[in-house]
Amino acid sequence: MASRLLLLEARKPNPNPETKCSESQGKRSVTHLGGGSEVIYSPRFLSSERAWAWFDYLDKEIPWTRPLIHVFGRSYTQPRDTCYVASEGLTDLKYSGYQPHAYTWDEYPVLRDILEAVHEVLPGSRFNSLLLNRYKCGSDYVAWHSDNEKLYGPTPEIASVSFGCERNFLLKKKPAKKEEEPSKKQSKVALRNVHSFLLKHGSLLVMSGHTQRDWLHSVPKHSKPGSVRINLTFRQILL
Ligand SMILES: O=C(O)CCC(=O)C(=O)O
Ligand SMILES: [Fe+2]
Repeated sequence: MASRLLLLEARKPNPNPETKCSESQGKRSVTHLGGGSEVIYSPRFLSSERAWAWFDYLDKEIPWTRPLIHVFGRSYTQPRDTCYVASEGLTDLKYSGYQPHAYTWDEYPVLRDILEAVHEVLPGSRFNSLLLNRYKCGSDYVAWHSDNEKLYGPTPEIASVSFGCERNFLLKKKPAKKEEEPSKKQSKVALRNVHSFLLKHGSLLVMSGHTQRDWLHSVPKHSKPGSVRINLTFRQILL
């Protein structure tokens, strides 16, 4: 799987070859989670400058909403802003009892540029939908979940690009089915099995293989007030 994910930094004409590729020096890490699940993290996918230009566009131009969602029979206001973009003719996305309106790529052409930058570093990928999230401050979050909707198929590749305030992204293994209450020792082991990535401005994180089937991920609340963070997750809806 790793060989398929030929991760390069987003290419941009370099005006000064003497200072060659300072933006491509960020180390890429590949985390094998076991059982055919894998995460690749590239902290400097985009130059800071390019990422701030896109941040400003996204913050101002995207029609952000904070929808009502339904989880375990209760209604909540989603604890972050959201928006959804998809190619035409695809199955509608629905999560937590909420079906977002699908905007088109033509309405927000910059999103196509970002998509192109992602496609460039993930050869063979064909993302056709995008979920956008805006965390206005440290108390905005996304709870533990997996993006295992049927419309993405059994082994979805999800590419996540982050802008603005750095936040922690956590991954933990889903509990085995019919498991009894974990013992204290097991809980300690479970804690050790949480993987944490500090998602930097302009970074790219890719989840692939069985990550959505076997693992949960979250962006927890942060104790400091923090500032705005925008995250884009590109996905492929299978036809
Ligand atoms: O904000 C992030 O880094 C993750 C967002 C996420 O998990 C999602 O949109 O499904
Ligand atoms: Fe997610």
